[in-house]
Amino acid sequence: MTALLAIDQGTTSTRAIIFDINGNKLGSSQCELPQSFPNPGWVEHDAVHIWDDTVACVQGALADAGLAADDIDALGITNQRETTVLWDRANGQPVHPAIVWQDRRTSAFCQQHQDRNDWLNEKTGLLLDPYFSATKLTWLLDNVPDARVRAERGELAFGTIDSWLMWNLTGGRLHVTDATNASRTALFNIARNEWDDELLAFFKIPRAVLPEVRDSAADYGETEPGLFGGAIAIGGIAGDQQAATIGQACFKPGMSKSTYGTGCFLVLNTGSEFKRSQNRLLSTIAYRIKGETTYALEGSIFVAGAAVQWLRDAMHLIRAAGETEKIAKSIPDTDGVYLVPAFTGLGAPYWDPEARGAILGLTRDSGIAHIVRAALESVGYQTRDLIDAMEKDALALTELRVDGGMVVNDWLSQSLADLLQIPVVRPETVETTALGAAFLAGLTAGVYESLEDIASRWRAQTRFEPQMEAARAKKLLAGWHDAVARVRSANAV
Ligand SMILES: Nc1ncnc2c1ncn2[C@@H]1O[C@H](COP(=O)(O)OP(=O)(O)O)[C@@H](O)[C@H]1O
Ligand SMILES: O=P(O)(O)OC[C@H](O)CO
Repeated sequence: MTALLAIDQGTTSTRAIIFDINGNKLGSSQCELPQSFPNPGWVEHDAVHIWDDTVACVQGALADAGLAADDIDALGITNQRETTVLWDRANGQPVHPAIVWQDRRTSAFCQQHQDRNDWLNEKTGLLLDPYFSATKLTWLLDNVPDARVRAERGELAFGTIDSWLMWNLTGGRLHVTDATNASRTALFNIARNEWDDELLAFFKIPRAVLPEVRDSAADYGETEPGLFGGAIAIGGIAGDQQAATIGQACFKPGMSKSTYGTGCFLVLNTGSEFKRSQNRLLSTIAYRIKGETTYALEGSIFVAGAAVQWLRDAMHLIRAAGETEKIAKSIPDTDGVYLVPAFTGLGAPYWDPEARGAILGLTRDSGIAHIVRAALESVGYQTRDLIDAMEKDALALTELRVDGGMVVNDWLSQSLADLLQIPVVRPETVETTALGAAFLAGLTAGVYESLEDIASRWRAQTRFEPQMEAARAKKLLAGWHDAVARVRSANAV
C-alpha cells in the first residue's frame, strides 16, 4: 500500500500526516508551537524547538498509522514561509532565534526605501515589506556579533524553515530550498529563476549563506537512518500556501484556492508567464516541476479566523468558534453593522499598516449576533476585495476552492459564495497543505504519473452556489468600502 508522509511546519503548530494514494489520512500527530514577542512588533520562534517537534511528530504519525519508516514511499515538506533562520554550519546551531514572517522589526528600513518598490517588484513579484526574508536576514547579519564576517567566510547558512528542516533531516548534508520558498525571500529573481546579484548587493547579503534552489518535486536525498528507524526518501518541498494550491489541484491557469485559518491567503494560478499585478497583489512561484515554473497571484489577508478568536478571547461574545455559525444564522442580516478587523493594519490590496479595527453602523437594536455575523462577513468582503483586484489584473475567477479551519462553518462558506458571487467549493480532504506536500513527494517517487493523475484524485465535498442577488451583494459591498475608508490611516498610499 502507498503511504506518503507530509511534514507541515506552520506558525502555530507542527504536524506530520501520512496519506494513502488517494489522500485519505492513515495517521497523524501534532505539536502546538509557542511564539515569543521580545519587543513590540517582534515575533520569534526557537528553531531547535521546531526541529525537536518535527522529529516527535513524524515518530507520532508513524505510530498512529502503525507504520515503519520502510513503509513510507516518500516524504514531502511544507512550511510557514519567509520565516528566517541563520545557523552555524559547523555545529548546526542557530545563531539567533528564527525571525517569523509576522515580525515588523525592519519596517523603518522598508519605509525608507519605498522608492525601490517597483525595481524589487519587477524582479521578485513582491513588495519591499518586512514580511519577506531579505530584511530579516540583513538584520541578523548586522545585529548578531560576528555574523557578517562569519557569513562572508562561508561559516553560516541561511534558510527558510524548509531549509532548516532539510539540513537537520539529512544530518547537515544538504543545504537546499525549493523555488516556491525562494520566491518569498525577496532575493530570488522569479523571472530568471536564480538568486539575483543586484538584490543581494542591495540587501548586503553574501552569496555564501544561500541554499541551493531545486524544483518543488525533486530528489532531496534521504533522512538520516537513525532518526525514524530507517531512511525515508525526501521528494518534495513547497511553502504552505503553494502546497495548498497543489493539494487543491489548482493546476490550470485561472484555478484558485483560498485558505481560511488565522489569516487568509488566496492564490490564483496564472500559468507559465510571470505576470506582475497592477493592483497591489503579489506575484509568486506556485510550483516548479521538471524545471518548468508555474506562477501565481497571491492576496494575503492578515485577519480571518483571528477575528473569531478575538470575539472569543478578548470580547467573550462566544465560548467556541463553532458557535458563530448558529449565531450568524439567527438574524437575517447585520442591519448595517460592519466589523473591519484591521487589528494589525490591512493587507492586500490596501497594504495599510497603520489602519486599525472598528465596528461601525451600531444602533440601539444592535446586539451580539450583529457583531458576530459582521465578523464572519468581513472575511467574505476582504476576499471580494482580493478577487476584484485580480479581476482588474484581467483574471476573472469562475469558482474558488476553499480550505482551512474556518470553512467547516457552512454558513461562512455560503456567505462567501454570496458575497463573491461565484461558486465556492469545499474538498473532501481539508488538510490540503499537507496533502500538497505529499502529492509532490509522490510525484518524485513515481506514485503519481503526472499532475493530471493527481488532479483526478481531488474530490469536492460541498459546492456552495451564490444564492444572494447580485444587486444586494453590490449594496453590501458598498457599505463595506465605506467602512474601510473610515479606518484607513491618513498617510496610507
Ligand atoms: N466553525 C468555525 N467557524 C468560524 N471560524 C472557525 C471555526 N472553527 C475554527 N475557526 C477559526 O479557524 C482558525 C483555525 O484554523 P486553522 O486552519 O487551524 O488555522 P492556522 O493553520 O492558521 O493555525 C481559528 O482562527 C478559528 O477561530
Ligand atoms: O503558518 P500559516 O499557515 O499561518 O502560514 C503562514 C504563511 O506561509 C505566511 O506567508
